Amino acid sequence: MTKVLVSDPIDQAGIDILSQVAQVDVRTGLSPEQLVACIGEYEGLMIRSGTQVTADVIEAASHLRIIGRAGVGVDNVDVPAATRRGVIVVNSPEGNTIAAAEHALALMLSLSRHVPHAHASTMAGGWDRKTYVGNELYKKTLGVVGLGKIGSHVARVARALGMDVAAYDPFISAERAQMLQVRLLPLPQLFAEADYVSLHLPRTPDTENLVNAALLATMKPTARLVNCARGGIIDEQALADAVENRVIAGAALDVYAKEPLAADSPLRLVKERLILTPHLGASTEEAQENVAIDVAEQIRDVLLGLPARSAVNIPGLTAEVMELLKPHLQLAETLGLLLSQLAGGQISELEVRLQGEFASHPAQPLVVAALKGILSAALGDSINYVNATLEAKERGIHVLEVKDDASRDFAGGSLQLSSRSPRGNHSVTGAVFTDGELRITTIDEFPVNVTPSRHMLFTRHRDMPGIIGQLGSLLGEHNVNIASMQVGRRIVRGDAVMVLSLDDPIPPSLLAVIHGINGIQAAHPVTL
Ligand SMILES: NC(=O)c1ccc[n+]([C@@H]2O[C@H](COP(=O)([O-])OP(=O)(O)OC[C@H]3O[C@@H](n4cnc5c(N)ncnc54)[C@H](O)[C@@H]3O)[C@@H](O)[C@H]2O)c1
Ligand SMILES: O=C(O)[C@H](O)COP(=O)(O)O
Repeated sequence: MTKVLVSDPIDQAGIDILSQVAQVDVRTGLSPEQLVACIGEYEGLMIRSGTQVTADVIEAASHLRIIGRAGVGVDNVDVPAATRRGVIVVNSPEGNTIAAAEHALALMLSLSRHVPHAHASTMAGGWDRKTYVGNELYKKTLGVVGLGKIGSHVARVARALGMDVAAYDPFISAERAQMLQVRLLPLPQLFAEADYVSLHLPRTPDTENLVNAALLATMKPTARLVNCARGGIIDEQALADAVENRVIAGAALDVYAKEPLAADSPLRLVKERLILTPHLGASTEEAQENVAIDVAEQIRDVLLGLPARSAVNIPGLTAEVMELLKPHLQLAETLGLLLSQLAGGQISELEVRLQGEFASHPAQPLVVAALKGILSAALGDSINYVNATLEAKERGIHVLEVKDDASRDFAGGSLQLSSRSPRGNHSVTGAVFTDGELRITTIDEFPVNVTPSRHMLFTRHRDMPGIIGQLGSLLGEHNVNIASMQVGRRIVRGDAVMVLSLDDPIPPSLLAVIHGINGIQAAHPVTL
């Protein structure tokens, strides 16, 4: 039976969904060695931020088809290693947005009113109404770094609290910022002007230690900093010093460069004006139920052979696109499979031409499907939508995408794949008819009208009497049944192609005899 490992605490709603299709083993707290030792048994793995899915784990995961991250960040997964192995990685991009945004706001309010420290002092028997005088958020400036899903929600609530909101996000349009009533500022200006700075950007090589001693020194002494995004974006020693020495008025962190936070972290030595929570941003009942359902549904679907809606390593291929373009993707894959067999391998260049109506579709998914088809002749089941692009790149296949919306060959448009290889150039074109049926419409520029079938034979020959008869008789003698036959030619008695759909595969010995027929220039048996 299909087995799924759940290696971090996941809401029961997710476990129930996985149990519909698999045996679910919940084994939290596994050491890296224990995970490597057991992962080979599983086709699915469901995690949160606690499990490190390293290249070693993926190497040992001989049956793994999907890794589901019940949350947003996949920085604890070696995604390139998963992609190389064709393992799909999915997450829940929106399930915990509100929870994380509300945690950032909770920390901002707690910092402003010294809630944790006042509480600790009161619990210890004190009644200190002087030390814990705070500040209002009203009319203060909030600087949001990263105006994505969480940053936008923080900005919206902050506006409702009467704050002036500015943001730094190099990938956000001025229109989007305007819609959120947010001023876009360069990073140095944002840090210099803000009374509060809240970080909502990913950790990347570009953002590591973005908030360092130099940047902290440009902040107002009354300013406060919140990080509910990712550890490593702030230099923790520099922050501890800045709070301790009152370079800034305070800070609150939910995430750390290394988690769990080390017992001897300099942050633990700062006793006032610093609030630390143990990565609780997504820890609400609502968010945990959302992400568990979202990700468990995707694992279930992938194990059932259906597409996932939030795959992080199949760019542009969402469940919606898959559904919308299903026959088109099937056509691209079929043409790819056909082309690779006509070309005989070693394709160095592939041109994917979307013609007429086809040009209105996104090209990337069709390119991926075509590459999957091309490579599956050589790599079989190990090639899929996840690793097709990478495998093609590693094999030196250079891909060109062309959109030609002026082409008017078929009402629904057509897709043409052309290849270059040491054995010559080939091209195939196909279309999706209104009934959803696929048609091959040209082979090496010769017009044909053929429905793809499992076993086929393509020939290049001289258009002259007797060839079709000889070929028909030969196939009959070898008990290969012809389902349909078509000839395509451009001029009478010139070069021509023949396409035969067969009920049986062509035995290799017969192929040599076919090559010997006078007038046959090439014969390619094809299996689709
Ligand atoms: N604390 C938690 O428990 C918790 C929960 C959920 C998400 N997160 C983290 O919060 C962060 C934001 O999540 P999201 O869902 O809003 O992601 P998102 O992708 O919707 O938004 C991230 C934004 O950051 C921007 N960005 C990227 N590089 C930037 C840079 N160098 N400078 C400024 N902006 C930059 C992007 O353009 C994007 O708009 C992520 O790091 C995520 O992992 C933490
Ligand atoms: O990226 C996320 O979704 C958050 O950091 C939440 O992490 P968690 O699932 O381990 O709480």
